Amino acid sequence: MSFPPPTKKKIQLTFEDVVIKTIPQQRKCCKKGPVEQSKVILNNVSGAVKPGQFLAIIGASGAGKTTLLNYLSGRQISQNLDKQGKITVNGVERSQMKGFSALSAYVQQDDILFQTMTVRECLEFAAKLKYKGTLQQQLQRVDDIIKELRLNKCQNTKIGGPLIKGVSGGERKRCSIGVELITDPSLIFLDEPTTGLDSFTATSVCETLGELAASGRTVISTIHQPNSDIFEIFDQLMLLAQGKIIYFNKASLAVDHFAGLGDKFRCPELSNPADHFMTIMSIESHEVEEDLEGDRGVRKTPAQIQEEYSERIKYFHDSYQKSPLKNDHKSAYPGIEPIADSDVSQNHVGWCYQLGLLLKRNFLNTLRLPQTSYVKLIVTIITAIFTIILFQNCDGTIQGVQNRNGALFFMTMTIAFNSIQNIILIFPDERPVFLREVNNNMYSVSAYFFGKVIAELPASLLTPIIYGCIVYYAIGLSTVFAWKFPLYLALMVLIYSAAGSYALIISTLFADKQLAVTLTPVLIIPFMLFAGFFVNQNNIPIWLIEFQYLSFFKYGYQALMLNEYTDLQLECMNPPADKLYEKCDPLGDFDSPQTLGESAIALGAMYIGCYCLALICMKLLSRKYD
Ligand SMILES: Nc1ncnc2c1ncn2[C@@H]1O[C@H](COP(=O)(O)OP(=O)(O)OP(=O)(O)O)[C@@H](O)[C@H]1O
Repeated sequence: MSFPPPTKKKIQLTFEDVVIKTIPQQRKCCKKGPVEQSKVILNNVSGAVKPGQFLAIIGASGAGKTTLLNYLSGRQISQNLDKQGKITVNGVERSQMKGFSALSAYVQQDDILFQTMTVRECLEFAAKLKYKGTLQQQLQRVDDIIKELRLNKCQNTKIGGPLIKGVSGGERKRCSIGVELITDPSLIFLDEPTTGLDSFTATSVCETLGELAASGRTVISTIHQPNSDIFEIFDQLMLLAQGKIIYFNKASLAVDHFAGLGDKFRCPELSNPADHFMTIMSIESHEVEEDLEGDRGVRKTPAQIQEEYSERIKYFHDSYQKSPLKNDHKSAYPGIEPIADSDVSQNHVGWCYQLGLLLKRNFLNTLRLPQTSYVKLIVTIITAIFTIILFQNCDGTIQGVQNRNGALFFMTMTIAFNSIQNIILIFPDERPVFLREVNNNMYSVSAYFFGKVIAELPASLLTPIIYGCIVYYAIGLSTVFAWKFPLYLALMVLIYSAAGSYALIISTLFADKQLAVTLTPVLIIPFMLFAGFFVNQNNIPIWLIEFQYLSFFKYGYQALMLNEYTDLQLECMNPPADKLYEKCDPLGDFDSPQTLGESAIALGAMYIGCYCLALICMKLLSRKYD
C-alpha cells in the first residue's frame, strides 16, 4: 500500500558549509592553553535534500553520520561541540523558523515504546496528544497509519519486552515509525532504522521508507550495512568519510563515479555496492590492503597508513567537489514555497487531558505487569514476618523496652528501604520514553510527573498499611488508646512517602539505573545514622548536626517512639516490689527535640519539598533539543 501525498507543505532541506568540531578543553586551574587539539567531526558539508527523495547516509563508524543527522534534525548537539553552518527549510533559515518540529519527525535507532501497550494503543496515545482534529479524526488517522504501515495483523498485540512476549522486530520498528508519522510530517529523519533487523525485515522497512519518499515526503536516514536489495531502494546516497562528503547524488550513479576514479575503486561485478563503498571508505580495510602489501615488501607504520588513508579520502573528496555529480544545493525544487506560520501550528491539548491519558497508561501498565506488584507484595509480607519473628511479644521489662525501640527503628528502616527500592527504578526505566515524548511536545513534564506520582499512590498507601497491619499487634505495640494504631499507620505512610521522595530525586538525576541503585545506599545511609538510634543526637559532631534535620529516619523513628510511649505504662516504669527491675523511662532517655506533630509535619514537608526538587530536576534534564 502506498502513502497519500503529505497534507503539509513539501520540504526541501538545504545545508551549507556545516562545520562541527570539538571545543578544546582548557586545562583546569592554570591557563596554559588547550590540552587537546580541536577535532573536526564534520568538515564543510553542504547539500540539499528535496521532496520525494530518500537520502541514505552511509559511512564507516565515526564518520560523522549521527552528528550530521542530529544537526540537520535540530536535535541537541553536545555542549562541547562548536557548530557552524546554515540550514534552510524551503529557503527560510531554520533558526528564524518557529515550530520546525511540527513539520519533521525523528525516528530513533532504538524502538522506544511502552512494552505493555498494544501497537494500536501506542498510535492512539500519540494521535490523541499530537494529531489536530476531533477524536473521530484522530482514530481515523490511526486506522490509516495501521493500513499504510501494514500493521493490521499485529495492531492488538503488545509491543513486548523482557517480561512480555510481543510483536516482531520489524513490526516494532514500523510502530516506532507510525508513532512519528501521526502528525503527517513532510520531513522524516531516521537513525539506523535497520539495525538489529534480519535482512528480509530490514528490506521491508526500507521499502516503506522508499514509499514514504515516493509520496512526496523528504526522507533522510543513516543506514548501517545495507544489503544490495536495500541499496536498490535508495534514491540519493551520501557517503561520509572523516567528516567529509565523498559522494552525494543518485545512488544509481555512485558505482560509475568511483569506477572513474581508478580501477582499484571499481565495484567488482555481482558485489553489493554498499559493501564496496564501505570497504574503500574505511581505514580498517586500508590497513588490510597494506598488510597484504607488507607481506610482499616493506611494512608501513600505523602513522604512514593513517596518512595514506587520509590522502585517499582527500582524493575522493576533491574528485567529488570537481565532479558534475556534486550535489547542487543552490537549486530549488519546483513549486517549493516558504513555510508559513499556519503550516507549523501544533495540536495543544489541555494539561488535565494529558494527565488523564498518562494516568490511564500508567494504571494499564501496572495491571498488565502484575508480576511487579506481586513481588512487591511478597517482599512486604516476608519483611513483616521477619519483623514479627525478631521482635514478637515486646513485654514491659527493660529488655522488652529495648526490643520495642529496636522494633520501631527496624520498621522505620524496613518501610523506608522498601519505598526506596520501589521508587528508585521508576524513572530510569521510563526515561527514554519520557524524553522522546516530552521532546516531541506530546505532554508537559509536570503532567508526566503528576501522572507518575498519582499512579504510585496505591502502592504508597497499601505497602506501609499492609506491613503495619501485620506487625503492630503481633509484636505487642501499645493498645492503650484506640487512636494509636491508626496514627501508627499514618506515620508509616508518611515515612514511606518521605523516603520515596528522596529516592525519586536520585532516580531523576541518574540516567543509568545501575548507577542509581549502586549509589543509593551511600546517599541514604548517612541519614539513617542521624536517626538517634545508633548515635545519641547529642554525640553527633557539631559540623554534621545540621544534616539530622534532613533525615526522614530521624523524624520517622522519633514520631513512632512518641506515639508508642506517650501514656504507655510499662512494668519497668513502676517495678513491682517483689521484682528486681531497674526503673526505666523510655521517653526520658530518648532525645526527641520535636513533638509527634512536628515530626509528622517535617516528614510531610520533606515529601513535598523533595517532590518539588525532583520535578525541577526532571524539567532541567528533559531539554534535549536545541
Ligand atoms: N560530543 C562529542 N565530543 C567529542 N567527540 C565527539 C562528540 N560527538 C561525536 N564525537 C566524535 O565524532 C566522530 C563522529 O561521531 P558520530 O557519532 O557522528 O559517528 P557515526 O558515523 O554516527 O558513527 P557510528 O556509526 O559508530 O554511530 C566520532 O569520532 C566521535 O567520537
